[in-house]
Amino acid sequence: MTATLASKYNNSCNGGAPMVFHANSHAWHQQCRQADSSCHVVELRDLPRKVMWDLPSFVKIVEVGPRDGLQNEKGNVPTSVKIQLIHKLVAAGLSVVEATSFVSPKWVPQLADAKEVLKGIQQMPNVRYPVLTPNLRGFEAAVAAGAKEIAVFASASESFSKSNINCTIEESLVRYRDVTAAAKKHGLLIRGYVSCVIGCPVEGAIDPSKVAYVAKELYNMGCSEISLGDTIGVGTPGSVVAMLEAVMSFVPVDKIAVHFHDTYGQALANILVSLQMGISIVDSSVSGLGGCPYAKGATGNVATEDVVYMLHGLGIETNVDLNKLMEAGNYISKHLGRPLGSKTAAALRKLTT
Ligand SMILES: CC(C)(COP(=O)([O-])OP(=O)([O-])OC[C@H]1O[C@@H](n2cnc3c(N)ncnc32)[C@H](O)[C@@H]1OP(=O)([O-])[O-])[C@@H](O)C(=O)NCCC(=O)NCCSC(=O)C[C@@](C)(O)CC(=O)[O-]
Repeated sequence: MTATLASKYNNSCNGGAPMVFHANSHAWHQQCRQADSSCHVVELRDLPRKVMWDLPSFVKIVEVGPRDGLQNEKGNVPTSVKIQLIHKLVAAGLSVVEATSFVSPKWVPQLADAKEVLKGIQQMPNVRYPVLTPNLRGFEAAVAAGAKEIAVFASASESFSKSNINCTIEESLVRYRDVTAAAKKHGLLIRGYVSCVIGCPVEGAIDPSKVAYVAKELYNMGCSEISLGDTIGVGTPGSVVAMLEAVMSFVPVDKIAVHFHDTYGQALANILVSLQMGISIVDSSVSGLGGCPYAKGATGNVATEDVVYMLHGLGIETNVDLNKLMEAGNYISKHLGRPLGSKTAAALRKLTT
């Protein structure tokens, strides 16, 4: 990406000035540190509180590798491998594992075995296995295969909406009102995604107000969790704070999840700043699998192993066993014939071999 294009995303809304957090007012302000000398005066004894202010004690990880990861694979991944992967992820302690998508096999042939995957997994109590459903047809197929939770996926970018689900944002919202109404009738949980929350491969930077609008619509139609996807991974903590602030005006913070792709190596920093803003649900993908077939340049999601390593380092509980998680990452990486996509897993492997 050229410097010009990079600066298009690294916006920002505040003329490049850093976001400054005022612990006392619990509010985020965009202002220039140079202009406010009080911001320089940070008592050393206050530093831990200021830096780690109000981090959650528990973070729920939503593992999206079997869906977001495997939807992007060129080679065919056998159904049995997908099922084994899901079982291993659950055995590692993950309580939400997105299993597959009931989308058109013409659009995403990698997940054409959605029914077999969902029927093939041994669903454990207290574990959620959401599946993506782009329309009523997908919803009905998902329910018939035993889905108890579905996810609808809209976009904050018109161009991406067109290329990903072949309709405008408004058309998608109309469609999702039908899907969510049907899901509520069946007593299913509903997750709502908003893609391109920071930038779009075609349109460049996306205004936070557009993200907030789509998030609000999905929330109002009954999505119990709104996952905000930085689909092409261009966000930095600066742009993420502005986007979250806009969404938090309409969606309660405990209903918001963050979903970062790590294209620019910013995902962990973006997660940390999200936690500082009160978010406690994080999507990630084992071994950093992922990308979107309809978002040019999008690379993998942030690796679950790296997220868990960071969270445990911060003293935050996840209920995830890092060793077992790395076994799952090793399993799928071996199957795909590629190196481990998690820095944590690669580093720990070096130490033990
Ligand atoms: C939405 C459609 C279906 C519209 O696709 P379309 O071509 O506009 O719809 P259509 O109604 O004309 O259907 C085309 C064909 O697909 C069939 N069809 C139609 N619906 C289904 C269905 N549910 N299941 C199975 N088959 C279906 C339908 O029957 C027909 O078959 P034909 O008559 O030609 O043989 C299509 O665009 C689609 O499936 N898109 C999904 C693309 C996708 O999965 N992208 C990746 C998702 S990742 C993402 O969005 C980002 C996220 C969530 O990860 C977060 C982030 O990182 O930002």
